[in-house]
Amino acid sequence: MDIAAVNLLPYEDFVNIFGNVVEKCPIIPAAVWSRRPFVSVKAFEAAINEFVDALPESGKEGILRCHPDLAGRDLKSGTLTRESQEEQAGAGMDALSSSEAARMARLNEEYKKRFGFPFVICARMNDKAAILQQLSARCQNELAVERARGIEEVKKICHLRIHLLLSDGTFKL
Ligand SMILES: NC(=O)N[C@H]1NC(=O)NC1=O
Repeated sequence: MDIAAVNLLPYEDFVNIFGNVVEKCPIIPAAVWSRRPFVSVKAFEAAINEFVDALPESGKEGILRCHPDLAGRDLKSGTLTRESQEEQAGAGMDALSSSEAARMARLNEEYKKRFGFPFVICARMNDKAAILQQLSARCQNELAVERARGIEEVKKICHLRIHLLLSDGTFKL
């Protein structure tokens, strides 16, 4: 599917297809639908990023709170979204040793207690070692730095999800 086909989608289809490009936040594609026509995929992504950037800090934290923990409860119970399941498995989150799993769980809890939202990182751009290293290092940041950092990661995840949706032929029109 190319951007011309995207621009022709009625909003119901648009939200069905792109509803999870930002994890569990279908309101974002639902809102940017009214910004069509997009001149390019890049412009589509820019519209999403502008919507996110215009949110108050509480809204940005809300987006972060819609993300499941890495190697957390949802992964164990099989209740991750399809996208998140693939991303987490790709980074080896479903195959941690027991000591790695314990470290991840401890650091995730420490992070959430400090900031009030979960640690978010683009799993497709990192491996297990890098994720653990980042989680440990980012626990030391200030709240405002970490909120911005988490949102930058959300944008990377969104970028890859959009490109996957447009390239994998699932939504040929
Ligand atoms: N917490 C967190 O980073 N979650 C995620 N990251 C990612 O790439 N997919 C996710 O579900």
